[in-house]
Amino acid sequence: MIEVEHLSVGYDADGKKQIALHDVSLTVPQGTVCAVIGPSGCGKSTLMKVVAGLIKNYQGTVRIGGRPVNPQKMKIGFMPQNYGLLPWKTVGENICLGCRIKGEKAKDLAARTKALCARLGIAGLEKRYPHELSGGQQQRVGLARAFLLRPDILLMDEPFSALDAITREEMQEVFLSLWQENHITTMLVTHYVEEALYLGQRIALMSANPGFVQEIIENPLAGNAAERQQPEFFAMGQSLREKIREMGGRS
Ligand SMILES: Nc1ncnc2c1ncn2[C@@H]1O[C@H](COP(=O)(O)OP(=O)(O)OP(=O)(O)O)[C@@H](O)[C@H]1O
Repeated sequence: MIEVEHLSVGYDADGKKQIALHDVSLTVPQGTVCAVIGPSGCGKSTLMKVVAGLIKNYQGTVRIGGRPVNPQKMKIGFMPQNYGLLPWKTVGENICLGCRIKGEKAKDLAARTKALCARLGIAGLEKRYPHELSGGQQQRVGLARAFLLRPDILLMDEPFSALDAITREEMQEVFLSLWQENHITTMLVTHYVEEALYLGQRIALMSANPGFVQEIIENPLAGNAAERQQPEFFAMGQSLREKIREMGGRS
């Protein structure tokens, strides 16, 4: 479970303090996906970086499984906006990176890596470097790395945003099928309303300037492909879009 209570974060910019998040409270129950959606600049990435333990200077409380965030002791799978692949490491090395940092041996990871690559459609690319892959393939490598780690929590910052609509839907399916095996507690930032509705059992709607959680929406439609074509899904999407527009954002 991820618990964020009264979180405020400011940046020093242009010689003054700029507040990025103000009094944000949000809980992601164990084994669920929470989609975070809101206008550009409302602090979604900042929130992810705090939960990932990358930003330490904040006010409020952030806990993972009831304990303060500690990336050294916890397994935190983080897929940042640019997928976080190291350009000087091969695909295979990138996939194993998180596990290797946690002390797992390369030979113990081989079979699982191979199975994940096959599952994600990137088998045979293990010896290439990230710049030799398409954007979609890089995202698959990022997903493989995140799931190989078997993390305590998974944080994904706009994981499918650079993809065309068809590939994005394919990747959402791949993510869901992997997620359904492990039910990793996941926080997923997106600016696609349909993605939030399809993947998030809970949707946190954020508003900007400074960012705070405007509304938490429980979403019974998540994870069910058949629901995607139902009038209820469209109606909920329409309502979410309306709310985001009212806050001055685009969706
Ligand atoms: N390192 C930084 N220094 C100063 N200000 C920053 C820094 N990082 C982010 N900000 C500011 O904090 C606010 C929140 O940024 P953040 O990237 O968290 O928003 P976001 O919701 O993820 O945006 P987007 O949807 O465009 O990716 C913005 O006003 C941004 O300009």
